[in-house]
Amino acid sequence: MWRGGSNTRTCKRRFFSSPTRSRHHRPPYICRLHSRGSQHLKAMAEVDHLAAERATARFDVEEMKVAWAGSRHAVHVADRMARLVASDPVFRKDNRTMLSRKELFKDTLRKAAHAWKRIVELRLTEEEADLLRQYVDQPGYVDLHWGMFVPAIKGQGTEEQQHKWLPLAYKFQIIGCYAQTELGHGSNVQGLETTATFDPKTDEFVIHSPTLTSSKWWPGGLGKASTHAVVYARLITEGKDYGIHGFIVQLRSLEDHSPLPGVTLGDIGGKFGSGAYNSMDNGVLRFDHVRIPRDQMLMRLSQVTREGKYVHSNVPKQLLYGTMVYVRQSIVADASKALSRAVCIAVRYSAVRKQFGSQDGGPETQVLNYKTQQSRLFPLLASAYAFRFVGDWLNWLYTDVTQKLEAKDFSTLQEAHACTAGLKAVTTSVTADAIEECRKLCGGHGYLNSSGLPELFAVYVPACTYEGDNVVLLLQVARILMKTVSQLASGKQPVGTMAYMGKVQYLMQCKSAVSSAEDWLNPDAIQEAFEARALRMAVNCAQNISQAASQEEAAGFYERSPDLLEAAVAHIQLIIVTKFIEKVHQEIPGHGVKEQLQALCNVYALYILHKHLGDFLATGCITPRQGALANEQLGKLYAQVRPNAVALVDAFNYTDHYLGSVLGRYDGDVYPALYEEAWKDPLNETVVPEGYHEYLRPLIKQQQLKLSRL
Ligand SMILES: CCCCCCCCCCCCCCCCC/C=C/C(=O)SCCNC(=O)CCNC(=O)[C@H](O)C(C)(C)COP(=O)(O)OP(=O)(O)OC[C@H]1O[C@@H](n2cnc3c(N)ncnc32)[C@H](O)[C@@H]1OP(=O)(O)O
Ligand SMILES: Cc1cc2nc3c(=O)[nH]c(=O)nc-3n(C[C@H](O)[C@H](O)[C@H](O)COP(=O)(O)OP(=O)(O)OC[C@H]3O[C@@H](n4cnc5c(N)ncnc54)[C@H](O)[C@@H]3O)c2cc1C
Repeated sequence: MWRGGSNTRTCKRRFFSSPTRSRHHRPPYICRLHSRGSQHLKAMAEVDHLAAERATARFDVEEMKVAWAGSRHAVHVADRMARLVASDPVFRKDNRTMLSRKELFKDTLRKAAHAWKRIVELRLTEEEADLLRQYVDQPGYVDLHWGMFVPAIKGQGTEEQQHKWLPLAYKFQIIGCYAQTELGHGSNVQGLETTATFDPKTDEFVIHSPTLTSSKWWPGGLGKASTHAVVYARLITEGKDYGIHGFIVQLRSLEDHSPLPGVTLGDIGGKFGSGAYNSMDNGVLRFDHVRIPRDQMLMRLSQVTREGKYVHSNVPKQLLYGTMVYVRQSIVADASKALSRAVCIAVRYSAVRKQFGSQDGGPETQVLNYKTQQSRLFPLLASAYAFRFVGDWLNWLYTDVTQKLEAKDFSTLQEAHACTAGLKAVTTSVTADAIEECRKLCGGHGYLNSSGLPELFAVYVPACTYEGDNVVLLLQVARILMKTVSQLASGKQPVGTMAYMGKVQYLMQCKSAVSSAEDWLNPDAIQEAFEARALRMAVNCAQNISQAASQEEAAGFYERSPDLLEAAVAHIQLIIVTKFIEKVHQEIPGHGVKEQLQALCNVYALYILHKHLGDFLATGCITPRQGALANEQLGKLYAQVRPNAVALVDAFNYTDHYLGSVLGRYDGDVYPALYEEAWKDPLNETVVPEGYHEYLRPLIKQQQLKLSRL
């Protein structure tokens, strides 16, 4: 084994003591490997440090890949696209955190153009193209073009408008973004200030930014790339303000990309972390009486006639928010991807990393064997699977609601809003915290950029804010919960994910029958405890709001909003647990696959129960003894997961390129990779750093002079 400490130390000492090394030298350790020839390197690379871990798996990993991806076809396509990206040097990303903002942005443009070239050359399907974009793994204008601009036109444009604009967008003859948020308002969409005033004389809308705070601020792709935007503005016609509507506005020339007259725009500046979301040109945009033809108002939901008359179709006005609902739904699926990446890195590295416990010169303990490591890591592993399955279900719900809307059935609109908003909020908050936890689980090395975790965190954390601040979204869920509770008295039966509230008589007084740790493996026991907790928290909030008799309901809601947030979280966690339980009830092929998913489902549910024990106890759903039994069972489940942990992350089927982490490498050969990576840092291009002669040498010499005078 290479890890003979003394060799490494010798090399290091020799290296650092030589002030005259040339630029772009290789470190001695690497030289030593090279001098032994590529054969040796190859042999090293083929060592699978995780082979022993993989051998202990008690299930068929290939079949688990199918369960994770959703189908054999999905595994196959994802595999092909991941390899296509990983093998293409243009998609290299290991140097990303070292690029300047300008270099990073240009690199993003290059990757997007190259991706499009490959999509066209290889005649990729929409499914393949989307996967390719995901594996390129660099936020850029294409995300907003495909993810929001196109869906906004599809959802809010008339057939003629779709016919005119979509072919241009599909062929990238125009590039679009979604310009809603302003400097002064993001969460409060109804508070936006940009105006679109109809001028019947010319049959045009005049788009204008009347105040500084009305400047569009944040839209991705707006800063430098987009030629067009769907702009949300207050529609004013016949002297009346009809509120927020969408308009297609050209921003830049299609000839030379310069801003059109009356349009001021640019990038809003650097963002959190190195690399990360800085590849995106989030932008600022102001309009000075910019005129657009009337038919560039998105007119599917409401129209302005030639005479300037406002006509609203007989549909709920919230359909205007449809693009946000669509993206929130896709963000839940993305959460399981980000979380599974972090967990994959932390599990593999925890199996490689050893600390303490060596006896009689034997091997030290793998940190994955520490119970504390398991109790921090395995719930995150279980959450990745939980989010994956609830994401699949949410995608089904979204498709179902969309079909109903097409048939003018709006009955499930509220359910779609509550589920997308609530699941987006809970899954992104958990994922952001979990990535940071995985960094800590990897000890010091997790803090290095080469671990991939700092950039993953920095790129992911704004998901808690964009597409709706998570607190604002959870309060939307809470409002719907309160509405549902208030309707129970009138005998109205709740439906969909709120249906359990119809069992109010039973759930308000039931007592859990759990009397042993194993009883917590019964899905009915889990389901009942989660339903009772969620319902009781919601009812308590409703009672507290109505008991504040002197207050208006809105004021009571405001007073109780911290409790309402917790009630909303409890409701959403119930949905996640329920969908996981439903998943493991299905037929799942493959040796041991169902058993593993069953274990992970129990880990997820009992971990939430343990973490929120206060809720379960305060609402009287379980006793302290039952809480302790749940924790006892959780410990047993961790022991069950332990031999399968590495195989469970292998089932995500991520390439080393996509993971982008020296700690998460498939072969577990972490130390040479860490060592080699360090030398690539631009700071190591010279042995004596720039600035030595200016700042270090004079300082040292000055001190030496002072000492010599003493
Ligand atoms: C090569 C190509 C390959 C293909 C690639 C494909 C790419 C796909 C990739 C996708 C990747 C996407 C990348 C994502 C990047 C992120 C970019 C970020 C973008 C943004 O952030 S856009 C801006 C987002 N902004 C927000 O989310 C704002 C949040 N605020 C709101 O949503 C609202 O203001 C509000 C909901 C908080 C409040 O609204 P309002 O004031 O109107 O109303 P009320 O609270 O009074 O509610 C009134 C009633 O309306 C109901 N309601 C509210 N919202 C909805 C909704 N969305 N749907 C249905 N119903 C809704 C309420 O429940 C109320 O009902 P009630 O019955 O009257 O009580
Ligand atoms: C990386 C990134 C990309 C983005 N991309 C786009 C884009 O492409 N297009 C676009 O239009 N927008 C985009 N946005 C904007 C984004 O949608 C908004 O920032 C987001 O909706 C939050 O709104 P805000 O900034 O106004 O937050 P604020 O509402 O100002 O939030 C500030 C604080 O106030 C709290 N708060 C606000 N309202 C309430 C309330 N009613 N009750 C209790 N607490 C409250 C929040 O919880 C938060 O803690 C992007 C943002 C980011 C960070």
